[in-house]
Formats: sequence, C-alpha cells, structure tokens
Amino acid sequence: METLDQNLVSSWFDVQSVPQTFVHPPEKRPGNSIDVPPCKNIPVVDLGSRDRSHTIQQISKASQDFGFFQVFNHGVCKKLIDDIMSISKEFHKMPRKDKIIEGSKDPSGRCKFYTSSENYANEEVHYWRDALTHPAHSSENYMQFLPQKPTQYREVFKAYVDEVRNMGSMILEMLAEGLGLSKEFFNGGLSENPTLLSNHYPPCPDPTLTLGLTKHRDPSLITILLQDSEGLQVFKDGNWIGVEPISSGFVVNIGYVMQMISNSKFKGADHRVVTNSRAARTTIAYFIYPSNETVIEPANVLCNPPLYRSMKFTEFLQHFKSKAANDEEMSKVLSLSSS
Ligand SMILES: O=C(O)CCC(=O)C(=O)O
Ligand SMILES: [Fe+2]
Repeated sequence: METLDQNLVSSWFDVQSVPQTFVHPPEKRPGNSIDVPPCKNIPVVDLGSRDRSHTIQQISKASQDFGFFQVFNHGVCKKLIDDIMSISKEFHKMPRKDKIIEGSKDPSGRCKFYTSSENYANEEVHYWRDALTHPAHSSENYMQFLPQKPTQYREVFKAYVDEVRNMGSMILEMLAEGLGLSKEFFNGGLSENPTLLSNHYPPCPDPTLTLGLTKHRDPSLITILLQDSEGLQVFKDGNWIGVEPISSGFVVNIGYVMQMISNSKFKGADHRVVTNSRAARTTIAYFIYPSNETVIEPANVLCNPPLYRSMKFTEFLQHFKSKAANDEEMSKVLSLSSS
C-alpha cells in the first residue's frame, strides 16, 4: 500500500514529466491560462485609513463585485508576517518523516498534515500540494498538539494568530456595517472556529496540466490569505484572473457562509491555484468558520425574500463535502426552494 510519505508531492516533485494521476482533464486543466495577467481591478484597501466609512464602502463593493479584495495597513506587523512565512517554509522543508510526526500529535485529528486534498484516496486526479492544517486559536490547551519542529513553530504561530484575529474582527465589523447589520453581528459562534492552513506547492514540470487546487469556493465566513508569490486565480465573468501578491498584504475572500448570511449580497468567489515550474509557492490561509452548532441563515434585515434556508454549520459542511465540486448543486441544496 502506498503511504503518505511516498505520496507527498514534496517527496518526488523533481520529476521529468507530470505523473498521469496528476493530469487534469482538458476542461479542468489550466492550459495557457497559467499565465493570465494579474488583475489590477481587485481592490487594494487601506485598512488603517481614517475615513472608515470610505473603507467600508470599498470592501463592501469589492465583496459584491469580486468576493475578493486585498488589504494593507492592517495592523499585523511585518516581522510576524515574515516569521510565519519562514516557519511554514521550514516546516515543509523538513524530512518527510518529521513532517508526518509533527503534524499528527492531535489524537482527534484536527491538526493534520496531508497531500493533495483531505480526500486523497477517493479523488479522481490529485493536486500538486502538501498541506498542514490545525485550529487557529492560541489557547494553551491546544499548543501541545501543534508541531514542535521547527522549534519556533508554536511561538510564531501564537503571536501571528493573535494579530490576525484582531484584523479578522476588524474586517468582519466593517462587512457587518456594510450590510447594515450591527458591528458585533459576526462575533461569537459565527466566527468561533478559526483554522489555519499552510499550503506548499512545489515546482511542477508542466503547470499547464496540473492544479494546486481546483476551482472552489471556501466554506468559511471569510478567508484571509498570505501568499509569497503568484498562483492564485479568481473566476470572474467567465475568465480566470490572477491575484497579484502585494508586499506584506493579505488577500481576503468571501466564503459561502458569508454569502448565505448576506443573502447573496456578498458573493463567495470561485478561485483555484495554478502551479509554476520555477519555484515552490507557500501560502497561509486563515479561515474564519462558525462553530459546528451555530445556525447559519440570511440575516433578518436582508431577507426580502430569504434565498437560503437555516441550517447548523455541521449540516452545511455535510452538503459542502458532497456537493462542493458543483456550485449549481450546492445552491440547490442550500436554497429555500429545496426544503
Ligand atoms: O494557496 C492559495 O493561493 C489559495 C488557497 C485556497 O484557496 C484554499 O486553501 O482554500
Ligand atoms: Fe480557497
């Protein structure tokens, strides 16, 4: 039987050609669109601006038009951004056995190191990435389950998530206000379960055939992403457009949960990751998820009429896991008309 350490893309990526099990069918592979020009229209927002209502306007419009924006002047210090990026790269550079050991200290499996998608055994075609994920609260109780190597991992992680949490709250407050809801609307259960995901995409001999991640919409409220180089693409009006990395900036995208709560005023954006043949790419995603029992439904004031039915986040996730590949199907099961 194949084992994780052999399957890790980082264990064998330096091959002459792409293995057949990583070649996507023509309609899904990127082909020539690996090199789409970066899009200058995705708004880049100054979160520290004194003109708060202008900022709210900017991020609300971006959330309607693209489901994506970038932020700078966000309060997360540059050193922490550099440190979390370096420590993640170091993690993915460790010997494969160490990565597996360090990523499996949590008996409940919430800290997990894997390759391709979490569903390797059942996927038709594999993805060109390795990933480490774990809860992103900095509680002392959970620290024991995080990697101990690289030696600074826990310390850097804790400092990083403490600051990212504040930025996340600030963004959620502004999105709430932009929707006409109270500033605190997303506090509590709706944002109780932040999760970190460190993605590593090794160089690939033929990026036209492969994907780091297929077209998807995040099952989060919002996602806050740090990227070290290009590779992220957004599907907009039938075309793929590149999200250009900005120095010390974050990419923010709207997830399905926000789409449901906002009654589709804000749109979850479809995105994917393409690979490149030059250098490995590392990204760190901070997903803001509700707790499992939290009910998600369109906010009352936005219901004229409600487009989605209420459900607990766990139920939503079950639908997402079985229907994620198909947005139309997903809309059907979430919409009121299906209940
Ligand atoms: O790595 C990226 O650029 C995006 C990752 C992503 O979309 C995800 O992890 O959901
Ligand atoms: Fe994503």
